[in-house]
Amino acid sequence: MTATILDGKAFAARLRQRIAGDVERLRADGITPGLAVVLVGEDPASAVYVRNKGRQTREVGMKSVEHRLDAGVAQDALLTLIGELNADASIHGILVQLPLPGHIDSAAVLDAIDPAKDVDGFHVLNVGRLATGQKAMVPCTPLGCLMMLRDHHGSLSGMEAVVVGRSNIVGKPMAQLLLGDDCTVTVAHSRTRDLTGVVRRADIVVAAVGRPGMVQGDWIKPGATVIDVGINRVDAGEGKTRLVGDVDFDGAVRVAGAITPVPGGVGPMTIACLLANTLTACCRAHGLPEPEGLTP
Ligand SMILES: Nc1nc2c(c(=O)[nH]1)N[C@@H](CN(C=O)c1ccc(C(=O)N[C@@H](CCC(=O)O)C(=O)O)cc1)CN2
Repeated sequence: MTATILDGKAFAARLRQRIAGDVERLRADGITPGLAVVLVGEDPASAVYVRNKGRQTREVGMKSVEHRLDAGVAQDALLTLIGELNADASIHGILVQLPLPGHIDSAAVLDAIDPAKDVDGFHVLNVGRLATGQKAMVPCTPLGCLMMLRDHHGSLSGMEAVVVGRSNIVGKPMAQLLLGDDCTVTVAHSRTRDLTGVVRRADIVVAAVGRPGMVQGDWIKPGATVIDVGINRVDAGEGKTRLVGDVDFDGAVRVAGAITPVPGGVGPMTIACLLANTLTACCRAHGLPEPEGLTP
């Protein structure tokens, strides 16, 4: 068996096109959704993500604002900037790129963002709302995974899902979203006993541990759907590097029913869902109907 490849790049392109149509209609009514992205420091990967976020925001017709702060910036200065963005009516979404330098209390910064503008869904109020099944801003990567799973399967009801990884950004919100779609959900992690056996019983495996190739092909139940959230840069020899996921793709593709590649799987959906959340936040701010299909 060779798995169906779930093409996140193409899915994200379609989603951006649809968002661009919605933005065009809003702009005709005098409303331009605005997204502010804050980057602290010079982490090269973060700089690329922020650049791509700005470009894609402009491409769908939204207003894009970027704030680049020195790695040594004082936490108070960052909080002041967030306060200004909270008060700016032309900004509907605020995102602080992670990770932040060690001297900054990330939770304090994320919780300073107006929950209505928290397009990352990391504010504790949005975390609580998602966990209790209320209307929330939902973290972009898990939202993208859910969209791809629903697109492939239709209903996820009754499926056995295993999320490997318990981060606040992916693992925990992913588990909440799958629960919301009536899956039976297990959150596994590096200390899980018999991890192989736990993964083997899953109809849906979401791997988000940040360890290259950790989930082996023979851990996968034949026909299962595998969503690989890992983005690991590894040595490819001759001074080059390449991106690999948390799943051993070559092994898993022979067993799974469907699988996301790395690159070109979940990654592109992260930024597309950021744009989706910004559009949703803008509509909510203006008391307009929610755009369909962009929230769980
Ligand atoms: N505030 C946030 N910080 C971070 C988030 C986040 O959602 N919010 N997620 C990640 C990084 N990230 C977005 O910020 C992100 C990661 C990967 C991709 C992506 O498109 N990946 C491509 C490959 C890109 C490459 O060649 O390097 C792919 O998988 O095909 C987009 C966004 C951590 N920080």
